[in-house]
Amino acid sequence: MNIDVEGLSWDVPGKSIVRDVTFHVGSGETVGLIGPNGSGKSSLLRCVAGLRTPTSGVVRYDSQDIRGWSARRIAQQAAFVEQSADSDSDLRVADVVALGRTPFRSPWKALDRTDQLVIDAALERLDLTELRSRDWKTLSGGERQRAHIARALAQQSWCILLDEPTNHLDIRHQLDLMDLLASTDQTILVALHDLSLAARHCDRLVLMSGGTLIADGPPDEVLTPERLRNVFGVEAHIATDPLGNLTVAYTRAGEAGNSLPHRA
Ligand SMILES: Nc1ncnc2c1ncn2[C@@H]1O[C@H](COP(=O)(O)OP(=O)(O)OP(=O)(O)O)[C@@H](O)[C@H]1O
Repeated sequence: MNIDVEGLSWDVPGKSIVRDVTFHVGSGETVGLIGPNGSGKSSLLRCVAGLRTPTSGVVRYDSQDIRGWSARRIAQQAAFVEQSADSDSDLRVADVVALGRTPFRSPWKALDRTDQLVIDAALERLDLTELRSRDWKTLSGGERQRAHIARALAQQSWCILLDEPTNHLDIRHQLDLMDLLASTDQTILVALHDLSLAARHCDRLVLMSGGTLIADGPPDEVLTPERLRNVFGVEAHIATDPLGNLTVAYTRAGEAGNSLPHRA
């Protein structure tokens, strides 16, 4: 499924949060949304997920304007993994993942064999099979985050929108998730803070700052020291590691050479 965002703006009273943003996500592409805190990534993702109505501009799924679509119709096309993994419920892990099947079922119908197979596969992909019967309340932050991602996989939508899905994950689960997103033929739009992870696993990056789109292109074109200085206020050291992956290390602007760089 293609996603087109055209001239999208979203305002709250007295403040413009997202301003005139236009970009395209091609079918099967993995596009990373990057930018500083407060640059508008979550707000933009929520508009793309149909959870916010843009003040102006349009979101299209496969050339169709989604304005006015029901939540169910949107959910059949796009799954959304929100930023916070905190939610309280009396459900078990498998029940939470089963919620991903909701857009395809009548509410009164029991899960059928296909639903069960899809749920089992999603649990397996997110390394959660052993936790399937655990009470949701007993899970760690990273386990909850993986369960939310498994729910999105179980939704079997054409597209998955994810808001900082790695923020609670340990480094191996971060790599597993990014490999999964990069390898699926679903269309992926994912907000990330880890620039090396974004560079390594995304086909393209969309860089936001102050609610506007600053750059859109392949990681090695978007991630330039000058842009990262202007947008994040850091001195970036961009290199290729022995495995051929782009890595971004950084120091605060003005400190280059004074201390060891931090890995992004
Ligand atoms: N409903 C709202 N009312 C007022 N301001 C809002 C509202 N929603 C978002 N904002 C503001 O809009 C700006 C962009 O927020 P948003 O959550 O989209 O940023 P972000 O790029 O996702 O940030 P982060 O990296 O911290 O998650 C922030 O300054 C935020 O405080």
